[in-house]
Amino acid sequence: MNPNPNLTPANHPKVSFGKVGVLLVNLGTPDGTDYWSMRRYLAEFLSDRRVIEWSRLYWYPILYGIVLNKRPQKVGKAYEEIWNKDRNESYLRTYTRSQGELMAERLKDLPNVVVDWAMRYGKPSIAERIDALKEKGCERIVLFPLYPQYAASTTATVNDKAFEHLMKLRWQPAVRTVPPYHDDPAYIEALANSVRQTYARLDWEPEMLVASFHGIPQSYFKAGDPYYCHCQKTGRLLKEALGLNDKNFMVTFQSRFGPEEWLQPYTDKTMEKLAEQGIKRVAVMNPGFVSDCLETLEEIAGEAGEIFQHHGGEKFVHIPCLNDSEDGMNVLEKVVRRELQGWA
Ligand SMILES: C=CC1=C(C)c2cc3[nH]c(cc4nc(cc5[nH]c(cc1n2)c(C)c5CCC(=O)O)C(CCC(=O)O)=C4C)c(C)c3C=C
Ligand SMILES: [Fe+2]
Ligand SMILES: [Fe+2]
Repeated sequence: MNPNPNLTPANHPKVSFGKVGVLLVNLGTPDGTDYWSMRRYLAEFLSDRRVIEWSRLYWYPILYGIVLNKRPQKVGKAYEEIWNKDRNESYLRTYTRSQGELMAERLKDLPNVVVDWAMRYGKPSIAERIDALKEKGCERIVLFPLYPQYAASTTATVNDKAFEHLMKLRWQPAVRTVPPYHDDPAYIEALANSVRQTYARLDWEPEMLVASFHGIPQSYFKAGDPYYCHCQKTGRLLKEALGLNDKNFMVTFQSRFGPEEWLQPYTDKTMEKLAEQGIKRVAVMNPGFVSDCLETLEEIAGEAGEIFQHHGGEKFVHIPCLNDSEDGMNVLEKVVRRELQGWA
């Protein structure tokens, strides 16, 4: 029986269908470097329970009473140093957009695939882009959190946010979430190539290569987060691919926040230590970041280099992230094509 006799094939509302969406999602970024843009962004980021796991009763007074009064100014200044002035946005957004556009080009042989990109915090939001994909007829979506190593505070929160939006939809698309690819040979080879390419441009030879990953509190690791192990595996495979050993390669962790102990060794302390041990020439890379951003351009290319030189180091080079390079896109494309199997 037709539940609505007025609904005939001729006047059925237009429905788009038959497409598969690929949604690339990175962390996010403020809209500007001014106090209010920074505050809005940090408030959203630091209210996320996957990022700060402390009781809200304890955390919110600190967040709203201290952190959101002081940090927006301080971090806004840091963002200003690395802002993409041509597009008036951060490089994280510039590279993520470019990765989306290049991915669409690369998947042209799959005419039913639509590629889009979003940010976990700030704009464009995951909800907005899921709606846009649905509008274009995507009944299936490959949701790709752009993190090679899994962490609850990055990968899981992207997935949570997407499913939170799906909870509101009458007609949900089918969703596949992309697993971590920390040990994918294409990823390791692309990282190794990026090291070789940077070294080829230098007129000096680094004595030590430091692979610096974003840290997480040790308590998250003890609670079962595999992030530390994923970082260590990426590090080991990269060390082997480059023919290095424990005397000229190491894994460190950066960007600690708050009073807790984070994963160690810390990158900034390591810079001091290496210089004090008499190491004069160091290269640092950030294998866990798919795109250069505040944490790589300011904290590593800027600050870590200064710390090293301040303590007696002589030569320092930051190896760029894979960004939207040919090699970087090869990695993302390989992962996406694998996850599209049976769908596209
Ligand atoms: C407890 C706080 C934080 C955890 C845990 C955390 C994990 C984590 N973050 C990234 C990647 C990025 N973080 C970035 C910025 C950033 N991270 C935190 C805090 C935690 N991150 C803060 C407060 C900030 C903002 C800047 C600041 O106030 O210091 C960025 C850069 C974004 C940009 O626009 O450039 C990235 C990328 C990972 C991979 C990770 C856990 C594995
Ligand atoms: Fe972070
Ligand atoms: Fe930082």
